[in-house]
Amino acid sequence: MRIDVVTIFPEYLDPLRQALLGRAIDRGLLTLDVHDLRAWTHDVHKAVDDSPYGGGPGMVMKPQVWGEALDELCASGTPRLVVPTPAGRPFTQAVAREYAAQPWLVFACGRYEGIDQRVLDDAARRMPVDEVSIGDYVLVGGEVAVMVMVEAVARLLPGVLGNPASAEQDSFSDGLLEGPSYTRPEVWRDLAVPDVLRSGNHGAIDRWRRDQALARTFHRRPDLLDALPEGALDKHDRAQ
Ligand SMILES: Nc1c(O)cccc1[N+](=O)[O-]
Repeated sequence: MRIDVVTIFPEYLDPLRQALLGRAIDRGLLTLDVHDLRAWTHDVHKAVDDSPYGGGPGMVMKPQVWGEALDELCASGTPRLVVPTPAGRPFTQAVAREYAAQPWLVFACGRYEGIDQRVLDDAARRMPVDEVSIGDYVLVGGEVAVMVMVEAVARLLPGVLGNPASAEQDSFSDGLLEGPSYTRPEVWRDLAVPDVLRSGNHGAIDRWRRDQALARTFHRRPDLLDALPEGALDKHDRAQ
């Protein structure tokens, strides 16, 4: 997978080159190129924004600069352009899986009040454009959202996780929240590990974990239960 990121703060994306993702990049499992949007400016101030038509607070990112950047970066093919924005569709594990199947993603990091809409409308003439949101809160720009999305996508790529089963068993993979986890010691500050987890009875362990996931999802994210496909809950699940 090829990933390009366009931003006015390239160094913001440096953490993506650390740890697991950094090793995956070093092993050639994905490529990550981060581009400074100001490289496509032509004025001494390297201006990337201007005041909004219709008035209002803040500034809007200029279409000319973005247009030149995307023309050059996307000249050799048809990537999916991903634009993090609070006005986007929710970024979920399902979307992460969708993106992990793409050969090439280009992320456009907006700042200020966002990117002139015509940039997205023009890009949509020649590539798929996706406006996505990582959550209903206000950030200063798209860079943090891109880091979230790149990590969620990259960990799904073959060979990135040491144990591929991890990706199948983590939260949301079966539509439910993950239940609690425990490790040694058996008792810590008078709190004991649930007996079933030390029983060696894997059927009972699997059942307990499923019940914990169902209970946690019911109490914290009942919306996820409503979104489960028909038949996802068996008779035992429904009896919980
Ligand atoms: N929420 C937000 C924002 O305020 C700015 C850029 C991107 C996002 N987002 O992806 O959720």
